[in-house]
Amino acid sequence: MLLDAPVVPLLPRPLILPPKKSTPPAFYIADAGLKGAGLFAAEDIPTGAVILVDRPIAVVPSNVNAHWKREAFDALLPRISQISRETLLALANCKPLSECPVVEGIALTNATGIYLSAPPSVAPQEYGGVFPLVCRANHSCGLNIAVKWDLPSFSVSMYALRPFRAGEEIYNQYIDVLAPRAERRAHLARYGFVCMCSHCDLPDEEAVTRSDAARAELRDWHQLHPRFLPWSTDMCRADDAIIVSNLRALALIEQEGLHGMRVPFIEEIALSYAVLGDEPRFREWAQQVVDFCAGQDPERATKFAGWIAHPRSYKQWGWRAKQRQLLDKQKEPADVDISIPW
Ligand SMILES: C[S@@+](CC[C@H](N)C(=O)[O-])C[C@H]1O[C@@H](n2cnc3c(N)ncnc32)[C@H](O)[C@@H]1O
Repeated sequence: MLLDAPVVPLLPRPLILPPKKSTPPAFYIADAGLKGAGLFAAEDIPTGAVILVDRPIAVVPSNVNAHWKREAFDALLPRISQISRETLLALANCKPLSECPVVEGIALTNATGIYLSAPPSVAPQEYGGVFPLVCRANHSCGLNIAVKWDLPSFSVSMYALRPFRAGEEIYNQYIDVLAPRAERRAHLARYGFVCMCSHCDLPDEEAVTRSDAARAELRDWHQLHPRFLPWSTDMCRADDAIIVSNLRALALIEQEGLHGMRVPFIEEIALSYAVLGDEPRFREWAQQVVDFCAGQDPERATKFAGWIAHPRSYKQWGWRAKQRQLLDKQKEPADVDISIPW
């Protein structure tokens, strides 16, 4: 490990716990054409499933000066086992030797952000983990997996954000995928490639403008669209304001392949139906939250599963339906409709 020396004694002990197992292996590594090697689904994988669990071969501190880093990289190879050395050296390197030595190039090509905290006094610090399996996933500007770091087991878990068919390539996300295509491409130049994923390789400028606009709208969503909490107690808003708005978000997410962004929108639709007291639709949408979060966010999945079992235990269950009935009873014939349609 290339851990900064002062941090090591502060790390919690015992640090290394057995990683969680994913059985049977749901992936394989194979040739991905011009992208080099890639990660592929070995079987059909459902949304929310753990695809793999991986431990770093090396951990690279960020924010150290280049001189220190180079010395540390030079010292790494003789200090790791032969199998780790072979695995590390087999990883991709997008940096020419004229720019930096091999191990540093491999770390710069592959390192993924992880957090190490050294209690009691040191706040979590960002490091780069070089992972033998996760690092084989190529980049796509669509989001079809999530990677979650777990410090106690010193491992990352990779989750499916949408169903995979056997043989389909599994992609990671190296950069902010809500940025416009030109910005994303400039960013990815640091990995030495022009992104030709299906979300970048578009037929014409019109398609690029449409995609950029969709991503910009998703990025600024909460400045542009109604929010769930104020809506839930504001009877001047249309009853379906959040549902209509979030269905639009889900359509944009589908269009751009940004599956990882779905949960908060699905969750708000489910809760909107709860506030409206619509039990069948609440169950349908809440079940989607449960399916999506079972692996990567079990707490949220359990909370929604509880509400599916007992919908009325949701504290605002049917609040708007009751208010609407009261308002209807008091309603005088009105000349104008004062509800705001957004
Ligand atoms: C972290 S590695 C990914 C695995 C790598 N393909 C391998 O053979 O081990 C990053 C490198 O993969 C290639 N790569 C990843 N995503 C790509 C994409 N969308 N288009 C082209 N090349 C890509 C680039 O060479 C990049 O520097």
